[in-house]
Amino acid sequence: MTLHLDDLRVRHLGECRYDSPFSESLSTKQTSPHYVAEGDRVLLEDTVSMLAGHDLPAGLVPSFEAAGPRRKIYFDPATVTAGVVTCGGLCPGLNNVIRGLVQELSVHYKVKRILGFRNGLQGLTAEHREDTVELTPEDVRDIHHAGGTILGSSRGGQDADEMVDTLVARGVDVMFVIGGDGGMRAATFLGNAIRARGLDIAVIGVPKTIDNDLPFTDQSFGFQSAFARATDFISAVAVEAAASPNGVGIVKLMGRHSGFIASYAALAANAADIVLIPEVPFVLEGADGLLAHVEQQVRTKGRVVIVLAEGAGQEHLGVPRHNGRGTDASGNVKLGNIGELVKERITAHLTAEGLTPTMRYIDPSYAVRSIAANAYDSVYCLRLAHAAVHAAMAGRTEAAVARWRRRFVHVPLSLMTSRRNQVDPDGDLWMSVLETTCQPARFGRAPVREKVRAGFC
Ligand SMILES: Nc1ncnc2c1ncn2[C@@H]1O[C@H](COP(=O)(O)OP(=O)(O)OP(=O)(O)O)[C@@H](O)[C@H]1O
Ligand SMILES: O=P(O)(O)OC[C@H]1O[C@](O)(CO)[C@@H](O)[C@@H]1O
Ligand SMILES: [Mg+2]
Repeated sequence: MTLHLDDLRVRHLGECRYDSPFSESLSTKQTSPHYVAEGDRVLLEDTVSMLAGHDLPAGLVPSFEAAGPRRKIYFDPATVTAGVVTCGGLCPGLNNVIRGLVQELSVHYKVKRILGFRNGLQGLTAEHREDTVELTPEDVRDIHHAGGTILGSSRGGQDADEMVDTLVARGVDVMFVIGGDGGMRAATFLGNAIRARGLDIAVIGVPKTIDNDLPFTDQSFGFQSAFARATDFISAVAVEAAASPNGVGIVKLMGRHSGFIASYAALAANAADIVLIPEVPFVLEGADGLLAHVEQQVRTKGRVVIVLAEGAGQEHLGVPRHNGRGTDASGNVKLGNIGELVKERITAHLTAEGLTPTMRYIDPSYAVRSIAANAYDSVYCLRLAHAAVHAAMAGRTEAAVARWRRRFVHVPLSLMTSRRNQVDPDGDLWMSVLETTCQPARFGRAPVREKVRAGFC
């Protein structure tokens, strides 16, 4: 995919005619290392060679619109009704984003009516559209101390036109969709349906996923909190494995298609001997397979610690072994349980070799994603929420707010779902994992998966 400047332009609902509550404080602001002025743009790429590769004048190289307050805004805040929904799996920081949206809308823009739709996009169906909660700064004052989402969430498909009917029926002018890849896809369809009807409703996405698998965002919110929590479980099995004869510690973490949590948690704990992720296939049997390496670790060190992502090694799971396949209500493929399979195979292998293991297996998946945001994510969520409100009030639509190369930017929704962010087996993150674990670059000659696209062209 080659991206051009026009691919990165965000849709505007129209001319901004109202003074923003921030217009005075913005009048003297200029771009600096710590601020991007409205009208300036943030480069898509950040190396000299990538920029030179375009062979274009600076103003035409691919870049994102900077997020942040504008001096003039599109909507008259006095007449605005805002809507908020959270969808998909839980993620630390959902409540922080809700709180940030409500505070910014109410306190600075003086928006009087903010509706929270309940239980994900289900809340936008005809059946549930009246079941909303009014959100005020007082209601959300303490919600950021808790994990989960006060609005509830769900999976499952909804008709875009029915959701637009709901927005019209409830008088919503600006709609905030907090969701993962599915949520961003749903927001895209919602935006398309709104545009097809010629309605004046802004749709702004706030990308959320503990898997960190969304593109065009440095890291998604909640990811840091999630992998920090996962670290505790790795440390626990490492202690257990070290204290037991032929100790084997296994921690299975979330990560359907992307092994970011497994990789970062393993690096943070610095106690894993092996990390298995979906992006790097592995072979179990043979002299250079996983089982032989596990055996060698147990023989030489007396223990081994393995961190694996749930999506790793799916090629080893036949149907219907370990849960089978099929899809969930949102169409996401249900994964087989690679953790159980690896546990069984290691137990059988070591026992056959006369090294009967002491197995310590933990699957802390929901314990990792249901926690409250840590301090870093709390700041990040708040700033994303502010950016989302500024974008919507300035009439941006069919866009997500994201942090890109440490700057907050507007990303067209269509781009947020155009590709999946994955660990690049040739990139420096995976190199750090290999350096830390000392595991071989590959276990056996597993078929090389389609190369992860690290660039944009
Ligand atoms: N292609 C699509 N078209 C319309 N709606 C979709 C589409 N994909 C997903 N959705 C809807 O978006 C919502 C969220 O999707 P999903 O359950 O996949 O979670 P998500 O937002 O991807 O979050 P995560 O995967 O991080 O938990 C669901 O209600 C789902 O029905
Ligand atoms: O059990 P649930 O709610 O379907 O969620 C599981 C999935 O959600 C995620 O946490 C993404 O939100 C994935 O890592 C995981 O596979
Ligand atoms: Mg998803």
